Amino acid sequence: GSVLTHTGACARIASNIYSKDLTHRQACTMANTIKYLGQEEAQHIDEELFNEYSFSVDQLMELAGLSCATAVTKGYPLQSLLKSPPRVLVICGPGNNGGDGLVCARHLKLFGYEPSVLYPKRPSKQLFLNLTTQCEKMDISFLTEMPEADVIDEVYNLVVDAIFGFSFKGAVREPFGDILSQLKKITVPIASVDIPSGWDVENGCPDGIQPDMLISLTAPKKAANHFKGRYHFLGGRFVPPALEQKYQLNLPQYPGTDCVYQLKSCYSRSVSPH
Ligand SMILES: NC(=O)C1=CN([C@@H]2O[C@H](COP(=O)(O)OP(=O)(O)OC[C@H]3O[C@@H](n4cnc5c(N)ncnc54)[C@H](O)[C@@H]3O)[C@@H](O)[C@H]2O)[C@@H](O)CC1
Ligand SMILES: [K+]
Repeated sequence: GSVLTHTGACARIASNIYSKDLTHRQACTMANTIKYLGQEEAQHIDEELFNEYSFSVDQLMELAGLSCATAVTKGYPLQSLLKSPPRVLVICGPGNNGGDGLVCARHLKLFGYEPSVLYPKRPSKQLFLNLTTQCEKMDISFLTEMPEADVIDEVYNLVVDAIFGFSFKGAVREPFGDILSQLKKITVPIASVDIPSGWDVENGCPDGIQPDMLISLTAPKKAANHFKGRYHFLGGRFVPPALEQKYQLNLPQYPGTDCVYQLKSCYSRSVSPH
């Protein structure tokens, strides 16, 4: 068929065009395809952004969350939503992925949506307290418990999954096991921030949630190879060129001043995002 995964595209380039000794990374570079990161590599880039490049978490989280809200407006424009008011359920986890979700909720509100947030495990760090206050001050409601799947389908237009990102490991601990099992039953679309929650960061999860949208931040993680939904966006337009070079990320050119790039190359025979 015409559908080619990122890995498939790079493998084809390695085997058809160049010698079979090419590494996946070299093949990606030659094909100008975006590199898909492993868990450790994603964590190294993260550390480098903060320690070497002196970014603060707040800064990057703001851009990441803005990218997610922007991607939602592109995949699910207000005028396309079936339910009024335009309610969106944003589920936030205990780490920085959850922080991205809080920022995303705030921007969604500014964009005219009606987000509600479920934030069951709140870290005590000032950063997260601030993000929570900002949402509350914008009249974003916080739910006290996870709604059942049929209630979600009835009330909300979509769910933003900001539960786990690239630091997820091992078996899912509660209350997130219950939350994910409800999300497996819903029929409204799920937009996952960075990684579909509960998926292994590199190998995915065949019986996990199946988001309709994935917003990869900084660069896609290997799990994105298993993403079957309709919309794959790249967001987090903050990577300094020297860092991009060092890790051979081969990021595409974001259009104009956009903060998201729709990755089509992963799903078509055209492997060049440039
Ligand atoms: N590096 C980057 O470029 C940026 C990353 N950001 C976000 O930060 C995310 C990574 O954040 P973190 O490193 O804080 O980690 P995560 O948000 O991925 O998750 C870590 C949290 O989940 C918990 N957890 C891990 N495995 C679990 C399991 N099996 N069951 C239950 N709980 C579990 C951990 O205890 C920890 O509280 C990225 O995916 C992205 O969304 C953005 O905020 C900003 C820029
Ligand atoms: K997620």
